[in-house]
Amino acid sequence: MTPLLQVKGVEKRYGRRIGCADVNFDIFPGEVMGIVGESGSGKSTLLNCMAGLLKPDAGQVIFDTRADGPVDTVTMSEPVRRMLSRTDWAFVHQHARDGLRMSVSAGGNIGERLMAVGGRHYGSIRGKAIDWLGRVEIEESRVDDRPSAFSGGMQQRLQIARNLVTGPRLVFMDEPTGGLDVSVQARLLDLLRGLVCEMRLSAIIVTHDLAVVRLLADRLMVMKSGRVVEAGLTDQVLDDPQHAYTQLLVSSVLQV
Ligand SMILES: Nc1ncnc2c1ncn2[C@@H]1O[C@H](COP(=O)(O)OP(=O)(O)OP(=O)(O)O)[C@@H](O)[C@H]1O
Repeated sequence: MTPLLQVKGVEKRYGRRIGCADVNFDIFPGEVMGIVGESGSGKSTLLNCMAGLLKPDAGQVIFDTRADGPVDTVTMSEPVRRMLSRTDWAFVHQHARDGLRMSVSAGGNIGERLMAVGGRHYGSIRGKAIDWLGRVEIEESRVDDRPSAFSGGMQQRLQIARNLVTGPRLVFMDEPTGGLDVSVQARLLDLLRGLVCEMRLSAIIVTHDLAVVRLLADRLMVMKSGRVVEAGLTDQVLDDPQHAYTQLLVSSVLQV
């Protein structure tokens, strides 16, 4: 089977400081990869390099496109990459505000994504938007409300609906449950797990929360100082960490 995404020797520097370096891995269709590590370990830099939001200084990020098969997204033209980011990729930001249009209604936020990929019929766009509100557990009666009238958890669920309505093949998530209350996190995680399974989504989830990867990720990469220090099946890495840094991460959670 062809990997959906192949990351080869990706490196990003900020001046002399390493953002991430020497990162190599593949993701197959339907697979969820978690990336964990302490603050500053390079998780967001790597995620942004994969999602085309940052240009790596070295390496390739090869995506298996529907039309032309595997193509390096680092060297592809900007319009082609932008189109991929609308049709095949989704990006769920930690702060829902970064992924939503706050001045547009909830239904409009979802509908906008559909229009960006060619949706034109108002009735069917509104119908799909309402359907997706239901899927992320937001009442239909809120369809014309702006996101600013929503709680943090609702905003995050709306962001997820906006991202998934177009049926992307790969979802990038940056701390999707960060900054939310514990009970809100649990509900969101449950919802995400259901959607990932049901839609057979491939996803890359950056988090510092091991409970998130335990629940969602098939495989796990542990980063430290911009480099991957350990990788493997999530349960294996968490239950039997080999690298001293992973052992520290796991034990620090257990002590809480
Ligand atoms: N725009 C930037 N300019 C300079 N250095 C940066 C920039 N962004 C990140 N870095 C540096 O790159 C390294 C990796 O940062 P990055 O934000 O990718 O880590 P992270 O693991 O995502 O951290 P966090 O969990 O706090 O978001 C750090 O040393 C950071 O200081």
